[in-house]
Amino acid sequence: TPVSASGNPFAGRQIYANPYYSSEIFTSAIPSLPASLQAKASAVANVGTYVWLDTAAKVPTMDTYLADIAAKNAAGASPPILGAFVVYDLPNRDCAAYSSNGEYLVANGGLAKYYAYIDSIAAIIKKYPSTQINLVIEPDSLGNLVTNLNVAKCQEAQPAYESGVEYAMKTLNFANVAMYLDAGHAGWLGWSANIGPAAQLFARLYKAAGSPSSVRGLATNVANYNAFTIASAPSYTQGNSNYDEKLYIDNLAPLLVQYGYPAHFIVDVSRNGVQPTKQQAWGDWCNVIGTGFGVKPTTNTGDSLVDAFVWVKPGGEGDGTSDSSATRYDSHCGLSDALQPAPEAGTWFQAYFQQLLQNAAF
Ligand SMILES: O=[N+]([O-])c1ccc(O[C@@H]2O[C@H](CO)[C@@H](O[C@@H]3O[C@H](CO)[C@@H](O[C@@H]4O[C@H](CO)[C@@H](O)[C@H](O)[C@H]4O)[C@H](O)[C@H]3O)[C@H](O)[C@H]2O)cc1
Ligand SMILES: [Mg+2]
Repeated sequence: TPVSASGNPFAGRQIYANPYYSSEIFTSAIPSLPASLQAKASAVANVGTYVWLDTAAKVPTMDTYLADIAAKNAAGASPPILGAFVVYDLPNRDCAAYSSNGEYLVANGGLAKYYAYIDSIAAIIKKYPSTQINLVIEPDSLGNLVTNLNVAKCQEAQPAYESGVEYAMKTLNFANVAMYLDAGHAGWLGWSANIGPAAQLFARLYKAAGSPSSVRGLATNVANYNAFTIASAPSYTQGNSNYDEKLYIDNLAPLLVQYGYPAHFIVDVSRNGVQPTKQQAWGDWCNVIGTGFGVKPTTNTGDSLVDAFVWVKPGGEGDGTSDSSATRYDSHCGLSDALQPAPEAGTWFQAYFQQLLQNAAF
């Protein structure tokens, strides 16, 4: 699986449009959409999005999808198809919030279970040596270690997040894999107080893992809404000179070079089609109102540091429940800039999908 001369693992390939997302659209969405949006919805079903492996029980689907990709490629798919997955099951997951708390807890043997989860992913990857597999590693995890060690669940999670991410980098290090660690977004790690410590953390863990060759870089804006470029700083970015993802990336890259981490990026543009957003505060992350699908995935990013614009968060899957009596209720999902009522994180949110369609950038 020759990776292009530039080393960009997206170049000369297309991202797998996984059947799970398209079935959500065809079974849940299209029947209850106005006719005027149905064609656009079926077009979205053909867009390659990341498959979130958010429970150990979902890992076998990776085998199913990779088998389908390998068959399509053997049948002459052009350009060849790559698989895109999110590794997302650390113990004390989403430690500073509630919406996406996962199945494993540090206090309940979670790190050992996480190692087994990573091993199960590696066993599947080994079956498909000629398929390109691009991974986003653990959204929000390292970001929380930079800014939220004051939160008890994050404090408790710190050694497990570090060991878990290190183990993932070492164990998923195959020639046909490209890993991008999650690096939050401009409004999180882009603040001057955070950007240096973030770069140092990425580099420290990368080196501790033995500088694995399949670690390609960082993913930014996962499940967030920032512009890649915007002409003038939106009001909610006040105080942060890195007011869009390009500024964040262009200012983070030299720090990564300084500390010794590969300075290549992908940016999640799945929900950044409307700028500026209607966020009341930049830290509002849950089901933000007024958003739209961003540009469709492409390697035509205009920035040599950025391998691709991608759709990591599948638009239409919620960020968190607005039911204040739910175990995983997070108050961010009850804010005035959060679309309500909203279902549990990761489940189909029809009204949100319709919002994204109506405001799409295409
Ligand atoms: O001007 N100043 O002087 C000054 C000083 C200090 C400042 O502090 C900064 O303020 C920022 C907010 O502006 C904070 O950023 C927010 O941090 C949250 C986590 O705590 C993130 O939430 C996650 O979002 C994920 C999806 O992205 C969800 O999947 C996940 O569940 C969810 O937990 C928000 O995105 C992110 O925007 C920074 O930490 C904080 O350091 C700021 C200014
Ligand atoms: Mg989230």
